[in-house]
Amino acid sequence: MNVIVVKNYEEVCQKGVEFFIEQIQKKNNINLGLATGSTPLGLYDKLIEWAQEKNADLSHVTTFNLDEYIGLPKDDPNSYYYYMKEKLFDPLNLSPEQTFLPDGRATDIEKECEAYDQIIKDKGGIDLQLLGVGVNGHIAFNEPGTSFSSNTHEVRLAESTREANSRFFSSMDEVPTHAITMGIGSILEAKEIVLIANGTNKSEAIQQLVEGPQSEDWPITALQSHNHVTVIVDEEAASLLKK
Ligand SMILES: O=P(O)(O)OC[C@H]1O[C@](O)(CO)[C@@H](O)[C@@H]1O
Repeated sequence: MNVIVVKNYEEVCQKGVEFFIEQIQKKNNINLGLATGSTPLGLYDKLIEWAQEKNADLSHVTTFNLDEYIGLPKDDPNSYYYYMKEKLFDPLNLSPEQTFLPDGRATDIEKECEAYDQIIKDKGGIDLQLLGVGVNGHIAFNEPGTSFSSNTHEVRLAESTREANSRFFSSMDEVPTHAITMGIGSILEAKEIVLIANGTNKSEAIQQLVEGPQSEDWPITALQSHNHVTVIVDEEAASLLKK
């Protein structure tokens, strides 16, 4: 595992975006795995800045998101579809044919999960996966206790995750209780993974990832089994690491 410690959030995003730009430029076809939450926003802004400045052709890029709330319509400002469209897909002019998210309004959720894994496989798998991490070590919506071999599946969100994400909703009652998430097994199939984190509230998760034992109590530690992971953190998120 390659651990890069930088000064602050700005540098986390700068370092992170360099991985994406390099791969986008290098490959004829590239499948990117994308994340939501607050952490990726700075990286997305830098990617947009680069694409607009260079007038980059992104017709060879396909994206797959990690997760989506169950029950929110696509036009709900809190759906991850809406977030991605507003924050990245529209500014990059990526078409609906290039961008995939699980459908949280599917009538048969189990079938939707299977279909999502299948489409990723059919398109050749994820080349570069972006990850953030929850305070409790969750990756995507894989909460503590999730099997490291899990495929895309429905989850009941931990109350701590609902609370953390309630900042985006007008009340706690509005925060969905369930979501579809790519499983840890599906995430580990990505050829390369870049995880970004900043702030002291992520320091324990980062410590578990870098120095802890592998345990389902900390989903992030599943990444220890992957041989092409880069962790980019600011000084605060790295503050519990041995010097
Ligand atoms: O980047 P944030 O907002 O701290 O979120 C951290 C994690 O929480 C989630 O948004 C899910 O709650 C993940 O997708 C993300 O990696």
